[in-house]
Amino acid sequence: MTDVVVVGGGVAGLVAARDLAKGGAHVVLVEAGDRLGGMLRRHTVAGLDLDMGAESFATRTDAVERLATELGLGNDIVSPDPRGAWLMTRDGRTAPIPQTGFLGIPGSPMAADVLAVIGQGAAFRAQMDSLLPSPVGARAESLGALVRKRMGERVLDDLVVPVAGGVYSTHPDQLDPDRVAPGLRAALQREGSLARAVLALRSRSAAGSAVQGLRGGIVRLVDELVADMTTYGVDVRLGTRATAVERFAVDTLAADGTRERLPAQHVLASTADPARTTLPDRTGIELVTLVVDQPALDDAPRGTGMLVHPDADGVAAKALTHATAKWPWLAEAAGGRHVLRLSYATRPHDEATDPAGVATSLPVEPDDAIGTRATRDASALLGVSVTADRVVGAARVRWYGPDLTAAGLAEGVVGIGETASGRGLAGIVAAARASAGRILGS
Ligand SMILES: Cc1cc2nc3c(=O)[nH]c(=O)nc-3n(C[C@H](O)[C@H](O)[C@H](O)COP(=O)(O)OP(=O)(O)OC[C@H]3O[C@@H](n4cnc5c(N)ncnc54)[C@H](O)[C@@H]3O)c2cc1C
Repeated sequence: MTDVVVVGGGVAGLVAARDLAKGGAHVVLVEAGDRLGGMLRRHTVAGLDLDMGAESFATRTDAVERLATELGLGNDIVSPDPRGAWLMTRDGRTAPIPQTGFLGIPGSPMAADVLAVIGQGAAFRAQMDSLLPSPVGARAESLGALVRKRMGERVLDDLVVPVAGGVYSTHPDQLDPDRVAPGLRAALQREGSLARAVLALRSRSAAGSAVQGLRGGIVRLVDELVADMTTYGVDVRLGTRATAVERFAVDTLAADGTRERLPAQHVLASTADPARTTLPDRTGIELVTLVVDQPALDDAPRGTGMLVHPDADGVAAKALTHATAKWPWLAEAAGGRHVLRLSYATRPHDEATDPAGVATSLPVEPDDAIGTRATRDASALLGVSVTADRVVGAARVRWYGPDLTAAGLAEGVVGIGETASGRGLAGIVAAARASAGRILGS
């Protein structure tokens, strides 16, 4: 009998399968698609190899750094340009994101960079947080409610909506604080104010930048994980969909129609229960990449990019990453051209969330509807004219947003990956490795 069946060949499944096989387990990994990596994938735009999805990892845990080092990528871990990103408020004002914040919540509400965004009156309201008893907001059901109660509406709308919304593609009123900011509630109780809780969380995370990347792209993790899985003998089944996931067995359906039942001592799944009948309430993201020849961008006018209030006037994009300003290795590879990544929220049940079109890189013409919207937004966000004739290559990719509904896996099935640990590599890698470690130790 197989020791472990792992369902899903995204980063979570790859990390778990590799650790388990390296530890001596006989592992079968089933992946519905025809390739491994899930949301970590590369595409080529104007001759440049670029990450198609995730392009960095958070350093609030050292999980990804340790993994990358074990995979031989330690010397290629890079920090982003220290200039940081900017934000655009609902009324179209732009300013650097305050330095001592966490998900936009200011650690120092009266700091000059906070005042520059919310103004003095709102900063005084935010400062009241230090006078409120610590139970105020401590039981709030959402990150939005927590911030609103402690610091007021303006901090929420001007800072947390663009920043947390940019990361999680949803309004902070929909975000569970324990999921997106683990430890924040406990720190609020301990420290007696939200601002001090933010500063405490920040001081606990690794020194330096909040995110890091890999020279050559985050997708290199996948290359190395796949190589290791071959070395350690993982039985990888591509084009094989799990149709039922149980505690001691997985039913599969291969692309050629073959059905098989795979019994196992342990089952790990980085997916929701495939038997779930209701569609998850899921947002979508469309990422448009522009490679442009515009020397006025050499000075990185908005640092490493912009996070945008979803209702900002005249701009449809919710975030823009000036990737060549953020990553020096990419600037070198781009030879003077600039790479801009714009992300757009799409609605559930749009064609944007049609499974057939998800995770596929499609070409964009600079003067078609999508190209025109992207160049117009890039110009508005960067304050520099980015016209169609400056675009040397463009592509778009659609992705699902996080599945915020419970994974609903059968009892005894070990949930890993985004559905179990939330969006983002730092949490996913740490949790998947911990699950694999528990199985090996059992
Ligand atoms: C545009 C974008 C940008 C992002 N940027 C960042 C970033 O900069 N930093 C960061 O930390 N995170 C980022 N993320 C989030 C991060 O990429 C994901 O949280 C992470 O890659 C999810 O990994 P996973 O293994 O849990 O899931 P996935 O990558 O979704 O993998 C799940 C796999 O399971 C397979 N599967 C599904 N159902 C079945 C089934 N029934 N049977 C078999 N296989 C199945 C799928 O085909 C897929 O390959 C970004 C995400 C997106 C979309």
